[in-house]
Amino acid sequence: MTLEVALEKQLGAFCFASEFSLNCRRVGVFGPSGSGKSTLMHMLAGLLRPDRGFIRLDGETLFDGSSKINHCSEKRRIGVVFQHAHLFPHMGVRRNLLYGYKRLPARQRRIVPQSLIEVLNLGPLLDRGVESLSGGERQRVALGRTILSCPRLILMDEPLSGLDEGLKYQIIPYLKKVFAEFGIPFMFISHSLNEMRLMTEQVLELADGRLCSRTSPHQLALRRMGSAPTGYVNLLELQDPRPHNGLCIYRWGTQEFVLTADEQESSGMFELSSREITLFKRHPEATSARNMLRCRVKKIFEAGNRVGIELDCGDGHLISQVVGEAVRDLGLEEGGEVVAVIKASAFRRLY
Ligand SMILES: Nc1ncnc2c1ncn2[C@@H]1O[C@H](COP(=O)(O)OP(=O)(O)OP(=O)(O)O)[C@@H](O)[C@H]1O
Repeated sequence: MTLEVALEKQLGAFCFASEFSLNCRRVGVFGPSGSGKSTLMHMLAGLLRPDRGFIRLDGETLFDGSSKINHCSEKRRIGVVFQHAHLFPHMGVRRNLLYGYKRLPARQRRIVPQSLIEVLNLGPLLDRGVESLSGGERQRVALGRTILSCPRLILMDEPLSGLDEGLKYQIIPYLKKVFAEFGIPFMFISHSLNEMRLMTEQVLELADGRLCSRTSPHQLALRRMGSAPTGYVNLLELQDPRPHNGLCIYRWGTQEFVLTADEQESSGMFELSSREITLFKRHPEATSARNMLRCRVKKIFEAGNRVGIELDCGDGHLISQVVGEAVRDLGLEEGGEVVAVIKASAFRRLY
């Protein structure tokens, strides 16, 4: 997807004025409340008319203030998924799902409904009324309905923020699978750094209606590490669990981690805070922590009033944080060896 945007819009005292061009499929829009994220989405979708500027999607002009082009939202073929699924209450799940699809000209029907139903696991819900669905199920139906209308771009305005923590992370694998399978580009608004990192490859950061940075989600997380109470969150895909003395061993590349057993005991995505990784100069003789990894210090960097340490663990990288005094006491230097010690209880399953 190529998206070229230069837009201005005055809303009361708030002024949106940003321009950017993108050439990637998974874009995040990040910024504090009131920074203009929804305003941008509404202008892209054709729900709010900009005062000036242009929007070009894959070379086609959707809006141009100077030449008075302003395609209506249907003609733009941009799908929108909102925070709360707006399903038609008088229709069942099946009719909701196929609503946009049935109205498409045959040549635009690129997605086979049955394959989408399988990816989103909607089969068991098809004959249900929408009132009986949980928040997560409603969001899956709303997403499915939008995807079946075969848009050129999908805008998601905080699609997970109406869901509780557990449910939110259950939806992410569906989202990832569906976008990988059907290859539709998307823009994803969220306040959550974890969501940005799990979903997107590039992030536009807004502040006060201006684009203040354009970065990778990993760099954004590193930059905010010093001010975040959780430090940096390492996201680890752990696989092939096997029980071990009341604990559970997971594979991380060629390394292994011992975790406290959880109900699920299946491969999945886990978070590990940079604060939970203790560094030792040499292998400790005895410790209650179950994980000791020999690593190389790749990078030492400032992170607020702490120091961030990027560790090269062979197959993957971890970020740890220490205080400045520890860097001196341990004699930490880039290229040097350290042992990272992590408790079995420090890992938290996301999904
Ligand atoms: N119709 C309007 N009239 C006046 N001000 C408006 C109008 N619509 C939005 N605003 C203001 O524009 C600013 C940007 O709003 P917007 O909804 O785009 O922010 P946001 O970044 O999406 O915030 P949030 O994360 O809270 O959803 C806010 O200060 C909002 O109050």
